[in-house]
Amino acid sequence: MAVTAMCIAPVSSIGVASYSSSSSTVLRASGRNCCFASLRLEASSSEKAVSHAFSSCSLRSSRIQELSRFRRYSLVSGERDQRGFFLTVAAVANPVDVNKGFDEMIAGTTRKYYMLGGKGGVGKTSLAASLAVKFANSGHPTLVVSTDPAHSLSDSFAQDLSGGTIMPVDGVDLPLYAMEINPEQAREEFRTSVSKDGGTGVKDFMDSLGLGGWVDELSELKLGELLDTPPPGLDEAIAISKVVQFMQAPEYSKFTRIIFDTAPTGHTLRLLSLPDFLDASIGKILKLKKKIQSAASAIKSVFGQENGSDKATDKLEALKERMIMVREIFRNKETTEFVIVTIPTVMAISESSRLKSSLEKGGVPVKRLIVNQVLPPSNSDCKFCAVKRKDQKKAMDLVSEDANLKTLEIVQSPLFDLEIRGVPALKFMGDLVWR
Ligand SMILES: Nc1ncnc2c1ncn2[C@@H]1O[C@H](COP(=O)(O)OP(=O)(O)OP(=O)(O)O)[C@@H](O)[C@H]1O
Repeated sequence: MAVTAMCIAPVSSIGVASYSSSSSTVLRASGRNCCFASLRLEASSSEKAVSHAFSSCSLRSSRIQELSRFRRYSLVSGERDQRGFFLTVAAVANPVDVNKGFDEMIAGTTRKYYMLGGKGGVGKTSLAASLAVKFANSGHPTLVVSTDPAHSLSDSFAQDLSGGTIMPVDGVDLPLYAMEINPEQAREEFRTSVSKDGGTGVKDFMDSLGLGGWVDELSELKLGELLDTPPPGLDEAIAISKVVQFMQAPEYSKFTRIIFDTAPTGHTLRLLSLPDFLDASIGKILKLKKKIQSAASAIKSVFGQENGSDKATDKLEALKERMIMVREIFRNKETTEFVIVTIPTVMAISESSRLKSSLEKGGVPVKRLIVNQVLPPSNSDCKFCAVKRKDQKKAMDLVSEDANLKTLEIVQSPLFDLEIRGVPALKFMGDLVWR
């Protein structure tokens, strides 16, 4: 078959990184090679043609040896115009080089939870969205949820997901759903429902019974303060507990993979300590309420008064139970994995080390560290790139020396030359990272 091929410039419209022939590059990800290019084919887009075109266009002769390692080609996108086919192709190394980590992630149909967390701006959302696309492509009905108050899931999927409900991801024939929970709104809903049903009325109720002495004790319980000026992390805890509540409903039983795109590290750490804190606070409230109720029933038996509403207590009890469930989910090694996302800088890696240590103390299972935005190797580094690369290497060395991090599986994700937005780009990223 006569195939003429040439590498052409990046195609921003499809949002996938690509290289022109002069800068064609082999990307190394965690010792595994991969590369990708855009090509124009005059003939068919059969795998053979793509393979031939790819090999003839993208690598210099000194790289021919390496080229033989690129056996698996996948078409990231393709479209036809007057001049033929225009393709973006990804190639990865021999299957022997491929990390088997993802096989373990997709194994089984019992529900699994993945929480992606790390410092602000390191790529948590992009990686969470790409993992969701990858799971869905592997046949898992998948839900990706953002509980970060500063959402970017909508931007990542290039679709409005801000409704606070589960929405199918547009334009893909995949079992893939996404949801952005507005944590502040979730807290407000909870707060309103509790006070409407008599939550703040616990105090009024006591006053009405002439039990003002209890008020001082109540003021130490911190619940009012908790809802008025919530500690950072409470919003997210309520948001996650809301998702857990959803997930118990039969119509959501289909989801076998649920991914949480969480807020930056500080929030996550506080979130982990919240179930214990709330358990203690709510436990105290409930204990006090019981005492009041027994006092109230004594009064009632004398004066025949009606007792106050217990709905607020029930809501608190339900929140407490959900919090305990969230804590159990976080700590369950069989069903949950917290994936730390970082970038190759000393600051980010130091923070990841602290995060790993805190997660470990909290009993949260962690297996993988994704180092995102690693500069791909190049034959012709500019001065800036050479310095940057050296700097990144220093940070990577830190990972292998760090007692908290070196036991983790380290996965590198390359820095792309275009923004990763929309499903085709996320698929491309996911195929490179989650292997
Ligand atoms: N490997 C990458 N190559 C190039 N750009 C990237 C890569 N990973 C992420 N980005 C870009 O970096 C920006 C931040 O990414 P993202 O929103 O995924 O980070 P985040 O950790 O979720 O941020 P936040 O903490 O603000 O929620 C986005 O513009 C995203 O497209």
